[in-house]
Amino acid sequence: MKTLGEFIVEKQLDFPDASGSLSALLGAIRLAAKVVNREINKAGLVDIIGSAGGENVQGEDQQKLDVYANEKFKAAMEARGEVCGVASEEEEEFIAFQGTKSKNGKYIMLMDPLDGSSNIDVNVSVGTIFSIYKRISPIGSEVTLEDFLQPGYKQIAAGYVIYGSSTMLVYTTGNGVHGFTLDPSIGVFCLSHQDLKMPTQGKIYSINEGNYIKFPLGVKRYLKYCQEQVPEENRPYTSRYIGSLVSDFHRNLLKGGIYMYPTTASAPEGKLRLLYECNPIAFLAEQAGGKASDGERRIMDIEPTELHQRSPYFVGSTEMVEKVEQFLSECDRFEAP
Ligand SMILES: O=P(O)(O)OC[C@H]1O[C@](O)(COP(=O)(O)O)[C@@H](O)[C@@H]1O
Ligand SMILES: [Mg+2]
Ligand SMILES: [Mg+2]
Repeated sequence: MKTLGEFIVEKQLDFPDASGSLSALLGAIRLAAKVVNREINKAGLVDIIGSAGGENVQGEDQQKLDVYANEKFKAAMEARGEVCGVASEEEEEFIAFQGTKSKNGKYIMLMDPLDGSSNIDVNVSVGTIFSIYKRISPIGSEVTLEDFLQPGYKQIAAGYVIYGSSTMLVYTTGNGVHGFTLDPSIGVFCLSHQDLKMPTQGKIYSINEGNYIKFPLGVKRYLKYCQEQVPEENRPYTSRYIGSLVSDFHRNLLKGGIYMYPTTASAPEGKLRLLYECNPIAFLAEQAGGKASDGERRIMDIEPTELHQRSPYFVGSTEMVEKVEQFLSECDRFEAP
């Protein structure tokens, strides 16, 4: 059995001139994940459920666990000193760490500290998503917004923690996707899913069909296609929607499938945030042989302009994402379904 710590060090050897700072950063994420996991596991017994009483920059009601996870991951990053700044779903502006070691940190991190907030109170699996870049600004200088507005293909590392029936940490540094399961009896993440590959075709689709009326025409046609009786093509597909991006993506990564959050009436730009939801999950998807787009463009090629910008999102098995892109490109969104 190999632990995450051992795996990180082993993989560092692949880079002869590595300084060890990325390994240390991943170690800090591992620690914060355990601390947040401990709190989630006893949610309902301690005062960690429900609203924190404030709103985040997205206008969403901040949950106590959103705030708790945000504080724990921020603190772990600042303490380790490899990261010079953090941007988070729960913070309007990016945070530039002021400590001497942090100021000389090579990396920046973007995060969704608690993904699937609507599921916290009902004991359904939630997650944490992280994305790591090399800073653009000179080492030792002030961190800038440009450090955070980098296109997804420049990510150095990305991953998520899923707090579910078991707790897992899944990440990539551009050399495949690897999954580690937390063994609660020893408090250690152990390698359980090495080199994950997403099936190129699956039979699961994940979308909030409650928004159907306002979906783009191409998406409506794709849903019809998914539900048609064509046994020789494994259709109809099965609908599964947990309502936590991390959990829906994780299932589709293992079994094959597609997650979609298109534009809707209440989300004309899409709902998911490009920098700390779409890009990190896209990096994982592509590293596992899958695909991620906004319906037309490769998500990781999009040049970001704002910290909290949103995007329509289609991610999963390559053939399924290409199919919905095809329907979207064929349709004038105002044509009848
Ligand atoms: O309730 P909806 O509109 O279907 O949205 C669910 C989606 O929104 C999210 O909860 C957004 O993430 P946060 O919970 O981090 O804000 C995704 O995890 C999920 O896939
Ligand atoms: Mg989220
Ligand atoms: Mg969140």
